[in-house]
Amino acid sequence: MESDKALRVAVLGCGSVGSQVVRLLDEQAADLEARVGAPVELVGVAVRRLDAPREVEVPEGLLTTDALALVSRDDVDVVVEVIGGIEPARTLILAALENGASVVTANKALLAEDGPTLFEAAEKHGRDLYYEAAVAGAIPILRPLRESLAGDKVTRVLGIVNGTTNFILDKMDTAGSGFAEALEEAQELGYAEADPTADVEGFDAAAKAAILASLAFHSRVTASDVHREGISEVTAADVQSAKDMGAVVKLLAICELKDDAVAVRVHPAMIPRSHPLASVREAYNAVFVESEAAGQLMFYGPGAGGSPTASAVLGDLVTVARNARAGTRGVGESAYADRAVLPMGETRTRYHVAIDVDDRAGVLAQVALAFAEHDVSIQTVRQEGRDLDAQLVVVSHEATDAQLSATVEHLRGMEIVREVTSVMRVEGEAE
Ligand SMILES: NC(=O)C1=CN([C@@H]2O[C@H](COP(=O)(O)OP(=O)(O)OC[C@H]3O[C@@H](n4cnc5c(N)ncnc54)[C@H](OP(=O)(O)O)[C@@H]3O)[C@@H](O)[C@H]2O)C=CC1
Ligand SMILES: N[C@@H](CC=O)C(=O)O
Repeated sequence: MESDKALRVAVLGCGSVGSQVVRLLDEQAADLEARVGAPVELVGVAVRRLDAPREVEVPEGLLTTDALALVSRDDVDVVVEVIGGIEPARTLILAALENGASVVTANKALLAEDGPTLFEAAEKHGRDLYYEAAVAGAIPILRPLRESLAGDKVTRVLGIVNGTTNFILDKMDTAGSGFAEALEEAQELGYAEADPTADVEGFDAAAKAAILASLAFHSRVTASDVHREGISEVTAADVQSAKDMGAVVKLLAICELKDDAVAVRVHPAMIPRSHPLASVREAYNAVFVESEAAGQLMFYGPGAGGSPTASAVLGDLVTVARNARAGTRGVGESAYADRAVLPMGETRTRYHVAIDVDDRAGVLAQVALAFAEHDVSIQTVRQEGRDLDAQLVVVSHEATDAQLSATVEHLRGMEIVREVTSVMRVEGEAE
């Protein structure tokens, strides 16, 4: 790019995020020009349907349904990909890089499935590939991991990285909303993925966890390496059970470096209300990073929605533009260490188990014995008597996930157990 020439940008997708990128490119044009040192010009916007209603007015003549032709133009400096999904996004990004454009994307699904192919293409063609918006919306978390903490050893990343599920769980906890009603609201607010199953079943959070773990531990972690459980099975009874023990249910992404292996998982967990993650409300996200030298760091902010995500996209766009003007490239991906992925069964967790049992003498001892048989020690137990039966709520100490799930299976087979009504992992110590 010549120093006095405008930076020419093509945007792929004009939905929740793309429409806000287009809006900001127009509204912030003067500021962007000042920061980049040259005008930033929108030259095309690819969509699937020309006649769909838009949240933004796209300048006359810029909308097209031929995304491949747009990225193949020889006057495009940067392609912003906010279509989502694997194809055609992957083909379009690779074509853009091959054609000499740098790329900014928010596409965590693609990065978690096939990131290395994209990074290698960017390297091969000497172009930038930036993706800050792919994890935790507006929160700057990838650049700190890739650059600011590059001289430290990150050992753990723990966070709430999906806005839709946090919004649903928060509404269930604070407003007593039903699951379906809260999901519909999250969709209307532009938080959910095109297919909300990706949010609800934890696929979106798992993709983000894979990206976080790859950067934090300089390893190649893909979505398939992540143990994933969503929130579709979290019931009002689980939320109430958490409340009763002074906790709240959150969908957590947990990435850990254990010796030289990585353990990456996404699942709902009860956390004490005193835990900083418990106060993360609505579609906000928060990510804790623990590293050897720095200690604990926390990143917090809006994790979903068109405008916050567009903020991260524009930040990357300015960086790419500055690099282009300086005739340089940004920091590429690190050399990757070949680390084993620890199976979920070997990961150490804690369980909260609520059990309906016959209300007769000796029940507590029999339940305790079941835990002991699997070498799981009990931290707390609470008993609530009712007419003919009683409920026991047991919180275990840490054990491997395999020991804990074997204990639950054992309980389910016991004669005195009428029903195991709630099983959930517990994260963080109550005060
Ligand atoms: N929404 C959010 O809060 C966040 C989203 N992201 C990521 O940003 C990306 C976009 O998400 P979002 O804006 O919510 O998605 P939307 O579903 O709202 O928008 C997708 C856009 O892509 C267009 N599109 C779909 N298929 C094609 C195609 N084959 N060719 C050209 N255009 C196409 C659609 O066109 P049309 O309008 O004509 O249907 C639409 O404009 C995804 O990767 C998502 O994971 C990241 C962080 C937060
Ligand atoms: N659907 C995602 C959007 C942002 O990544 C979420 O809800 O977090």
